[in-house]
Amino acid sequence: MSWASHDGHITAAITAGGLSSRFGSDKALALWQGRTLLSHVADSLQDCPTRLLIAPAGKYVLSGWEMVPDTRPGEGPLAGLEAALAHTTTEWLAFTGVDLPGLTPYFWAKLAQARTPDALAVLPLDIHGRPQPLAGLYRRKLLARVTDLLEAGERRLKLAAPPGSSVLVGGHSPALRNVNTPDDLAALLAEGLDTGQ
Ligand SMILES: Nc1nc2c(ncn2[C@@H]2O[C@H](COP(=O)(O)OP(=O)(O)OP(=O)(O)O)[C@@H](O)[C@H]2O)c(=O)[nH]1
Ligand SMILES: [Mg+2]
Repeated sequence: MSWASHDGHITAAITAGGLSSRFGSDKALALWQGRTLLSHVADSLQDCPTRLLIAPAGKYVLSGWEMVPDTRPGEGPLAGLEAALAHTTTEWLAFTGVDLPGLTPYFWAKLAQARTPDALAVLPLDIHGRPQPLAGLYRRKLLARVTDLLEAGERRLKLAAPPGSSVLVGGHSPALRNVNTPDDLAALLAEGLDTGQ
């Protein structure tokens, strides 16, 4: 049994409605190891029976992924999370962005294993020991909280997970390499990447 179907299915969502303004061209389609960053991320979540791509209609073609438009276009990844949670029918959502190409099924399995009955979110710790909210598991019942945050004018994704109800998982920072600029990608290409598995 795969990580995504143990203890009830997990729905996958990639939020992909950004403008890549720092990167200068659509970073989802940038190449690393011969494939787009988006396809690396998508492959890490291939075990999830339902897979959602939160992006404007027609922006990407990704086989096996359901296109879900933003409810608040251009309002950032917190709004992407809202759209994803609203389309999720399973208890848990695996949520991420287009620009973390080091993610693997092993990474997601470790987050899934860390869930507790009371947890509302499971987030990995980055290289600085901070929770990375762009590669986490979120419980569906967080939808109301996320909507309240957005309605209050909040746009920070890190506020989606309530600190007291979040499980934090260390040991996976190499999988969290984030590509925001052409220099980030150049560094990745130069270094290679060891994600542990
Ligand atoms: N659905 C959706 N996703 C978004 C939106 N804005 C950003 N994202 C996604 O959120 C993730 C992380 O965002 P950023 O790293 O800031 O990406 P970005 O906004 O495209 O890049 P910058 O313009 O350089 O900030 C990426 O996967 C983006 O595609 C949005 O308005 N809607
Ligand atoms: Mg942005």
